[in-house]
Amino acid sequence: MTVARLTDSERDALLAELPEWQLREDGLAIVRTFRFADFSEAWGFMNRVALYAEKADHHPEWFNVYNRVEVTLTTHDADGLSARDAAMARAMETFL
Ligand SMILES: C[C@H](O)[C@H](O)[C@H]1CNC2=NC(N)=NC(=O)C2=N1
Repeated sequence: MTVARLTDSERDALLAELPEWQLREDGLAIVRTFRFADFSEAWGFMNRVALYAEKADHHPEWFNVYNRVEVTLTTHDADGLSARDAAMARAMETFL
């Protein structure tokens, strides 16, 4: 399925709205590292995100070590950033 990519101005507005997130060097993804008190807190967050991901049919790329969760959001079906990544990043902020 093809999904529309964000325009440059939509992408810039998203980055302004979400200061904790950074554009990956290739411009095709946004990234953020979350740090929690311990593994249990990190895992709880990942659980909330996982439930959202299944409902939205949109899935994060992530890497977890103990209390750290490194997240990359991109839309494979768009070969870059889409509104789905924006929605997921906003949702993650509410799951903290
Ligand atoms: C078949 C299924 O709907 C697609 O593969 C979905 C699943 N989750 C996805 N997640 C992400 N991040 N990008 C996608 O393009 C994507 N596509």
